[in-house]
Amino acid sequence: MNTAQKSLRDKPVARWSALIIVSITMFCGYFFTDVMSPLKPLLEKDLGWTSGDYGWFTSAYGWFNVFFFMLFIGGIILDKVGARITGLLASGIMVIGASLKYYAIANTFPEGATILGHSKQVALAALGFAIFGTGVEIMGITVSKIIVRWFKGYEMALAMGLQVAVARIGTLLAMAAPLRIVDYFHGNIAAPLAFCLVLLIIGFLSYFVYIVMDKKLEASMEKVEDGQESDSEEGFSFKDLKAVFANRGFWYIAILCVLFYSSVFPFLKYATDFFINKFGMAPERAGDLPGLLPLGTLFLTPIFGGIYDKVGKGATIMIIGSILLVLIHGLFAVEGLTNVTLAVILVLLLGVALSLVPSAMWPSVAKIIPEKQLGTAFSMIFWVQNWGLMGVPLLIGVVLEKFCITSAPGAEKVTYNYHIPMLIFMGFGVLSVVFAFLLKNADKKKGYGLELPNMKK
Ligand SMILES: C[C@H](N)C(=O)N[C@@H](CCCCN)C(=O)O
Repeated sequence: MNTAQKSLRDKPVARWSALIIVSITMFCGYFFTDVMSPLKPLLEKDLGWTSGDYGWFTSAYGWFNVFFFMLFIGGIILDKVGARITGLLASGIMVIGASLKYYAIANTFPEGATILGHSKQVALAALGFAIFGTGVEIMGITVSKIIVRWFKGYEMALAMGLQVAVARIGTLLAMAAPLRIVDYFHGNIAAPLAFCLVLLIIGFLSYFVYIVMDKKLEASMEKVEDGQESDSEEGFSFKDLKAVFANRGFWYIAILCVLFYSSVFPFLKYATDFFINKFGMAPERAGDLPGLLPLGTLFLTPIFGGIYDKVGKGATIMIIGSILLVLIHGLFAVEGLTNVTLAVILVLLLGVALSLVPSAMWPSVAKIIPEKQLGTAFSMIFWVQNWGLMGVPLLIGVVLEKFCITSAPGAEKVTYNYHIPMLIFMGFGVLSVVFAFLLKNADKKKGYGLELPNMKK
């Protein structure tokens, strides 16, 4: 290709700059997603929440996505009007939801005021989280499509891996920072939310820079491709939706996605509490341990993404990651294994699993589904995944409250035995292995190319 034929995406500086900008927005979103996780014991002690309240509130992340089909609607909007408007809308929704959640936690409400059987505070925080969850998930599919747009035929898996790695820094901060921020602000439990809200506003503003770049990309593509790229910009149609649904590979990857993430992200919501209860860690330090999980993924996700780009073996990578998950949760479930060093090793290994599967899973979607249906496909996969992100934290909260309390009734501090929740997480791991094998088998039959490299020679 000569210089005159180059579009903006062919310039490495341009495509990596675009990646940096959208990664910042997602980083802020991931920080806010998990910022309450290390605060679970404090919510119970200071604000009188129960594990059931916490599970219900945490599950709110997926409410609108699942029941109001917001991801589906977001995917249609994305394919119809493009990433510029969709991304702006999504990051705006994130800010609105986060503000409501902050308001709920920062204020006290009259005792006895309830909504849907939960205290007004829990209900408002949940509503805010539900709105935020819609924004951050639509942003997620938007960013996925943006990466494909800029990186297809280039370092696509590496770029997706790096974006996820930057997002994981947000998760890492969400694990390690909140209790320290609360301490710094003399026990103010809403302070970490305020800090995060400011970051979200920065993320929202940075998206405007991306909009400018995207406009330039479009102009350069129009000049170069003379209509060729229009295939990717045809927009949503019900024919596309039917085609996505009829694709067996799509279903395997969507089911693997919900199973795999159901045993990782909901685990993170309870991890601090788990390490306090099972490994006897001091509450102020217990958030550091789950913080190790995203730390490992920072480096490994792009490395595994790079391997997939150059060597291939995407389906095999997903099988290995799923098997790891079973071993880790299986060991966490064993009663009596309370050695902190072992916990550190298992968390690091969970980080390896959380690097292996996503680094291969997301770029594989682009191999199974044509580019013009990608917005729809990503949104449907996220929709299936959100059932798990919504249902599993709720399930764990209810199981903890009903079957796992080990302290005497009325005790000042409630303690839990996490054996059953860990077995539940392990069960999801086992099913992930089954679906990873089914995907590999389908790849052999249908020739998606999941075991082949992503990069053009
Ligand atoms: C939670 C969100 N729906 C999700 O699945 N995030 C993935 C990354 C998705 C990237 C798609 N290009 C994650 O592993 O955090």
